[in-house]
Amino acid sequence: MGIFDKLKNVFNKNETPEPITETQEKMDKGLEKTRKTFGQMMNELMANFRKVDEDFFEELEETLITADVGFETAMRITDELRQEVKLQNAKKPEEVQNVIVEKLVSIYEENGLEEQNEVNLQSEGLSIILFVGVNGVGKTTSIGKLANQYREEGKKVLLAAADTFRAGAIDQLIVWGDRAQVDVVYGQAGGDPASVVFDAVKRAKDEEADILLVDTAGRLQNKDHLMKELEKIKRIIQREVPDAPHEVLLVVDATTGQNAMVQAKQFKETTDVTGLVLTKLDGTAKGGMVLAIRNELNLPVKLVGLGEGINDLQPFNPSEFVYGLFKELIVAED
Ligand SMILES: Nc1nc2c(ncn2[C@@H]2O[C@H](COP(=O)(O)OP(=O)(O)OP(=O)(O)O)[C@@H](O)[C@H]2O)c(=O)[nH]1
Repeated sequence: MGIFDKLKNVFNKNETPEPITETQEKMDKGLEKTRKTFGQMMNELMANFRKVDEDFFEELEETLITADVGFETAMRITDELRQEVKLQNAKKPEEVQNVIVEKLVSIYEENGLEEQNEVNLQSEGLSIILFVGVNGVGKTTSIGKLANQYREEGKKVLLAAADTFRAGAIDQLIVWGDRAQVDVVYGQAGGDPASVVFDAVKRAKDEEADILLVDTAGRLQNKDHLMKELEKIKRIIQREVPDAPHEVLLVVDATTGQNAMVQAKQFKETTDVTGLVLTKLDGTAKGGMVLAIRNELNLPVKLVGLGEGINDLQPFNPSEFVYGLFKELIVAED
């Protein structure tokens, strides 16, 4: 069953809705700002038009762009919708509403991205995850939250403070290590990040840790330097664990909207990013950008930050996301 069918079931008055899980509730709450803005824009659009004509489609395209779904995505949705509306012979905006949601949702099911949502952990042996991203996006916080989750699941977790560029970054990771009750391997500020990673991998192997989370410095101003530093870190890791790193997660701040897109594009060119952590989704109305990331960068969002608390990092689940985003837009069918 596709996501849209599942959603339709939830909204169909004749069916008993499935109970909402705790994670769903969090996603739902975290998306409140986006939903309000997006829903309001859509409602205004629907109210302003009596019939579905070219003006309607142009206005819809603009509404989608304003909702940060990205230019290409907005164009594509509108084009596909024109065809679909013709096929279904829908004439009134209310009839088109569900078709719009259906189109938006179908983007998630493309390219098999839905299957890649989970963080890739080894079933046996050490899993190594590299975190990249510019300062201030919530990298350290996300590492701390994730470490806590894995520790609570009974895994042995170790952190590596390989962002040696700023002394503050090391201290901050140590604070999060304390909070999450996991050990942190660190060196001197200004020291060689690769040597911290070397020590951390060695210790993780010696202590038979399950997961090593590596915080790296993200200085996009100097792409060449960044690329070399990350390559060196990877080489060190692969000498000890040949199939690692198992993930390279790029952390971006959702509140920065299109700027986060630009960062994601640049990092994708610089290193083999395998997935995204989208932070501060709770603090923005720009949640629509998840669609832009998926459609335009072809990168799976693996984790989303929905608040500052230690339990506010969640796996990204497309149907929960869509439920949270569009629940007020979906018209229940009798
Ligand atoms: N509301 C909200 N705030 C968040 C979230 N994730 C992180 N933050 C806040 O964002 C701020 C920056 O987070 P940091 O973890 O310090 O950012 P960073 O990328 O590690 O920054 P550097 O250590 O400078 O590289 C902190 O105040 C966090 O509490 C989130 O999902 N929601």
